Amino acid sequence: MTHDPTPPAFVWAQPTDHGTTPLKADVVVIGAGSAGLTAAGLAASLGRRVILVERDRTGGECLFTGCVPSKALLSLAKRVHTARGAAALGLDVTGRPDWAVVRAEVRRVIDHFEPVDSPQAIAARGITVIAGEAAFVSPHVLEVTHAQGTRTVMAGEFVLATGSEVSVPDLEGLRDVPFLTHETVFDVPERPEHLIVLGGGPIGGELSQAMARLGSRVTVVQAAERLIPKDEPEASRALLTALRAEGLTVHLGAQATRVEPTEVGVRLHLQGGVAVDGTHLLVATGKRPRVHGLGLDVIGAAYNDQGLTVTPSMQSITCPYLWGAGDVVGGPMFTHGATERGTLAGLGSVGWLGRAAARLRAPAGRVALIPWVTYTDPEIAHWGLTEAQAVARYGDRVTVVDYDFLHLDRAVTEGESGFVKLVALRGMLGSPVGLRVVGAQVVGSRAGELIQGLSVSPRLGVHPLRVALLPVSYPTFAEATRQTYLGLFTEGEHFGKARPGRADASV
Ligand SMILES: Cc1cc2nc3c(=O)[nH]c(=O)nc-3n(C[C@H](O)[C@H](O)[C@H](O)COP(=O)(O)OP(=O)(O)OC[C@H]3O[C@@H](n4cnc5c(N)ncnc54)[C@H](O)[C@@H]3O)c2cc1C
Ligand SMILES: NC(=O)c1ccc[n+]([C@@H]2O[C@H](COP(=O)([O-])OP(=O)(O)OC[C@H]3O[C@@H](n4cnc5c(N)ncnc54)[C@H](O)[C@@H]3O)[C@@H](O)[C@H]2O)c1
Repeated sequence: MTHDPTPPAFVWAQPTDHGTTPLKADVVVIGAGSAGLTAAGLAASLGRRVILVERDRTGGECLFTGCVPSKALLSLAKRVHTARGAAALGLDVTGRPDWAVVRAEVRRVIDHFEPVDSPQAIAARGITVIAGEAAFVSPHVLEVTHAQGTRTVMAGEFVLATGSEVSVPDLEGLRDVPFLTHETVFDVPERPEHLIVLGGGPIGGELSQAMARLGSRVTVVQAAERLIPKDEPEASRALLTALRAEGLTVHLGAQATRVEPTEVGVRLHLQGGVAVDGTHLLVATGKRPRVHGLGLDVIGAAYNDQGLTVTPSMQSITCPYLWGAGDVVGGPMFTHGATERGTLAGLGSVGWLGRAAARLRAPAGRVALIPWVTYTDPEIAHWGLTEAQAVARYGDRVTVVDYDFLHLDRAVTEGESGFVKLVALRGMLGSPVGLRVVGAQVVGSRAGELIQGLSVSPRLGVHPLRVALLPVSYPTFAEATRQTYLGLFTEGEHFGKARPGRADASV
């Protein structure tokens, strides 16, 4: 999976022209990841002349170093884990998978998608693709720097979709040891014998479990008191239990103080005198928007450590011809959030009608209203407010339904455990009038599929009673949605049980 760092020709799929004439377009998009590709494709399909500038590979993080390789790795890891679990059926599966095969398989999955986002495919959509590093040099003017030269690019509107970069902690000694990030971990030539994972968020959670199942010894060092702390505490506990049961060592509330090289790898010192020796160190301590070195000050575009500052429809609050899309505007960083923001930015960049459409769409598309999924085993999915957040905001109006997969026939037949937690606001005088769902958490098999149905009612403004009364095929996991919603209205053996929201639900 080694990535050839040589960038492709200056202008792809164009008669190569290294002249000095500025290139002109209606819309210039900077960054060809999920957000930039969406914005560029939309603007081009609406008849605009679009230039897309990319300094590395078209396709972005999701394809090469994010969702795609991580989900491929997790899938391979699950296959290995399931095979080992067959001992209970009398089958004897031992050993570690061939690392070269694992890497090749991950590469095969990337290769499957790569042509869709290739420069040739983008050019076929009528977009001019330019290779190089873009930075604003004056209003409406970009300079694109490439090994073959520098080119000026001008346009009426610009979309900034430069993504995010790993937030490397200021840890003594870290710059002096080799360490992995999500940009390099999928390229490791040998299986890490003992991988130390610094950070217990979605990247740390997913990759630590995948690597352990694929034969590495793994130690997770998490600064927060729990794993994946943006999810409900019950979800964090379920993940912790699963990881420890699979033999991973997990340090919670652990402050790394120093790291040093050793003969075989690295030694990570933790506060309290504990030291962890590993062969490899993976830094997964968060990501921050990529806003520096882009000349944003030159064009007066406001930004801070949280990203480019934009309106809900993704227009820069201080530079009217600049639109932001994807991780660079901060907030939750997900591919579906990047494409949603890319849609808004693409619409906004095409003129007043597009701007009006973006404003109309913005509230429904707010990234805060989009569910997220952590693809560990158990799978963990979340939408909206946690119980503690809801109680802090709405007090004793909060009611919570807890539903256990023990009541879900399909889960029982498949030997799967899990649960749903639905956070809602009571209706007036305990009636269904005004009752609404404000959050949901699922842990267990198909959590990522279930969260979609569980969040449809509040996202589309459909009353929860309509979801509760909708017949669902038997026996499916989707029955969990109906049975949890029924718990809001009635008590039954197979329904979720409603209880008042708890202020201390954050622990
Ligand atoms: C390990 C991992 C797993 C993940 N799994 C999931 C998942 O399962 N589901 C999910 O929804 N999200 C997942 N994510 C998050 C997801 O990958 C990102 O939110 C998404 O890819 C962001 O898209 P983007 O277009 O904003 O940025 P990117 O895809 O990073 O695109 C930005 C592009 O801009 C280019 N660029 C930067 N600066 C310049 C410049 N000056 N000039 C020209 N080009 C420039 C970069 O080279 C890059 O190609 C995962 C992330 C990681 C790291
Ligand atoms: N399935 C998915 O959708 C998916 C998967 C992976 C990543 N992502 C996205 O990518 C982004 C980055 O993921 P992430 O997990 O790196 O970020 P994160 O910010 O969600 O988690 C980082 C974790 O590292 C911990 N941490 C921070 N500094 C530390 C230190 N010095 N020592 C030990 N622990 C420390 C924090 O407590 C935090 O829980 C996130 O926005 C995430 O949503 C999404």
